[in-house]
Amino acid sequence: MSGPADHQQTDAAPVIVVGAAIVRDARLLAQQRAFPEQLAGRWELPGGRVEPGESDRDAVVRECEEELGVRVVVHDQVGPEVPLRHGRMVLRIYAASLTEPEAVPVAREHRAVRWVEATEIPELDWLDADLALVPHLCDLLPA
Ligand SMILES: Nc1nc2c([nH]c(=O)n2[C@H]2C[C@H](O)[C@@H](COP(=O)(O)OP(=O)(O)OP(=O)(O)O)O2)c(=O)[nH]1
Repeated sequence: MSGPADHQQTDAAPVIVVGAAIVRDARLLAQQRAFPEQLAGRWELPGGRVEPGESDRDAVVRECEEELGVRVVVHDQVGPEVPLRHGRMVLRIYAASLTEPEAVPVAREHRAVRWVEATEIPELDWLDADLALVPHLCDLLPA
């Protein structure tokens, strides 16, 4: 059986949010949210919701173009998938690199972007869900 209900969100099909762990020169790109008000000032990885019919990797590429104005190559998933909003959404992070290594990511929708070293990653005020991923993000970079 198929029908319009197939496209609606159900408990069995959480919305997928993807994030990009972009690494260059032993640094990770983090970005600081500008909105909504309760999240403004906190740090996250570039990304967003996977659209219907879109692969995780295609969503990572699209979001990096929209948010940062750069093209990325997407690599392996980093760390575990993290539940958001009581399991109605899940966050998956993928390692990524810039297609053009000298490209300059620009904060189009965020307050700031910043390249951080391994020792700085735990010091940022990450979104709650990202805290579980911090050790895995550190592992991407040389100590
Ligand atoms: N992009 C991103 N979103 C994250 C991270 N950690 C985390 O909890 N989230 C949450 C915040 C939001 O509830 C949701 C994605 O929001 P978003 O605003 O980035 O995604 P989007 O552009 O597709 O959203 P929208 O405009 O359709 O509302 O995932 C992260 O590291 N990166």
